[in-house]
Amino acid sequence: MASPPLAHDPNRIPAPLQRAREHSRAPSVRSVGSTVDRDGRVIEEVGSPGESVPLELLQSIYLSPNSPSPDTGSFPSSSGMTWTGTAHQRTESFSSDRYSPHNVPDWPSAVSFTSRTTFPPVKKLPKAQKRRVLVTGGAGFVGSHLVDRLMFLGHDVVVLDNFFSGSKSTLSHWVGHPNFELVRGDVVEPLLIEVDQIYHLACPASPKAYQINAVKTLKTSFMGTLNMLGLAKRTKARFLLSSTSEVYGSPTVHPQPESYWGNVNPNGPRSCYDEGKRVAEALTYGYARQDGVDVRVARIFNCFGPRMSADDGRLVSNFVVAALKGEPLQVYGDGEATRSLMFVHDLISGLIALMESDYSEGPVNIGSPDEGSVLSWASTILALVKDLRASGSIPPLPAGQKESEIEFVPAVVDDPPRRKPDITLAKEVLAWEPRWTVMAGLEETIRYFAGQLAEGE
Ligand SMILES: O=c1ccn([C@@H]2O[C@H](COP(=O)(O)OP(=O)(O)O[C@H]3OC[C@@H](O)[C@H](O)[C@H]3O)[C@@H](O)[C@H]2O)c(=O)[nH]1
Repeated sequence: MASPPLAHDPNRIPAPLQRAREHSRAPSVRSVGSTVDRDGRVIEEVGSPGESVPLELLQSIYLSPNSPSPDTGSFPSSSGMTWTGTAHQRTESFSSDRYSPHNVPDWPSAVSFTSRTTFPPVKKLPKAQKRRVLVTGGAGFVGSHLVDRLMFLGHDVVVLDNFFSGSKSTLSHWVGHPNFELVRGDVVEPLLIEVDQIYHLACPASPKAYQINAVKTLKTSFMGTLNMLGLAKRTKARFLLSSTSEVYGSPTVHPQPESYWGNVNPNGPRSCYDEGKRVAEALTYGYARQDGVDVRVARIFNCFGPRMSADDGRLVSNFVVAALKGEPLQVYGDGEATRSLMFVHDLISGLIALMESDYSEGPVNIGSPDEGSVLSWASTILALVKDLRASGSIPPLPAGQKESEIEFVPAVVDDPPRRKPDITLAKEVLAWEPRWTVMAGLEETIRYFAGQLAEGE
């Protein structure tokens, strides 16, 4: 009798990888600067027309976070947009050599930081088009990418973050820029500022993080949303809530349209997040109906990309980091649960499109239809990391270290067995759909984490 597999064969090319390879066969997604989209077109810009930003600019920040281009000492500029170039600069008053770790022999693991002397170029907007935008949770994984995009587009951005799951290093490249302000604070306290738009993202999103302090997660979802809606009401700002596919719980309808009311356990370990976001949605539409607040609600499905923290706990970061370190990829349960993975640049384009759209009637799913089992994603990531190593795009495994294997560990409680968004509404009302293949997004993410690990992060 065949026993259940304990380790998955990493040499077998899994179906999603096969499909993605067939899809974007021609130019290799591995050659830097030639990332191709689902239609085989090279991705040079991200975002909708009029709101787009060169990919190279975004990459210059997250793929080499502490320095401008090593060749030129400056940031890439774009031919298609009016950038202020190096208009905003600050200078260093000391040489970083003085602080080189070599000069402190007693501190073998010392690290010296160099602050930027040049800010990334941002678009110059006429005053009438320049918005004052508040991003709560702007130092988090998704928030920081949204801030980058809004900054590049030329807006004034205020970030409110308590750094529970966010990190100052995700935004250090903007600190000191005249269009940017970073406020350490918690959304559970009221904030008195003047703004035109509020992207309300603040809340830990990884199951590992949001379960650490369930009551705090609920408080953040309820009181944080209440406070930010109060701010929107007072300032007449447009308000966007980042909700989640978790409002559908363990869905009995597949794929999930916005009209599905969900199947959530109200008192399980995930309920602090699921019910927190459900009450946040209820509050949002309460303020819209009662007080005329102009609201948008995005239901975000599984998203991944650079700047997830290595210990974030979610599928992609866990599997990528394990594969890079040669450690086992731990699959919870039998690995048959499905998830549909969306790359972060697509999410940001969707959030901005929703904020700018006239559609305020109800929530909009922002997610990718690329559904695969957890086990198949683990195999895909393992195979891709191997491929990238073989091509020299990322460092090889240290000599003598074995490739990772897949390991099955006990299932987690209330893990939704399947998830896939119905994105008909987003296509109709936002003209939005994901552009990135999962493979291209995974490659970008693997390159990011390989860089982080090489820097000892
Ligand atoms: O190391 C891991 C991590 C995750 N998994 C599995 O992979 C699947 C995805 O897990 P994740 O932790 O990435 O995310 P989940 O889908 O459970 O929750 C997510 O849903 C949508 C978003 O709003 C949030 O980002 C998050 O709550 C689950 O079935 C999980 O059990 C593993 O098998 N191993």
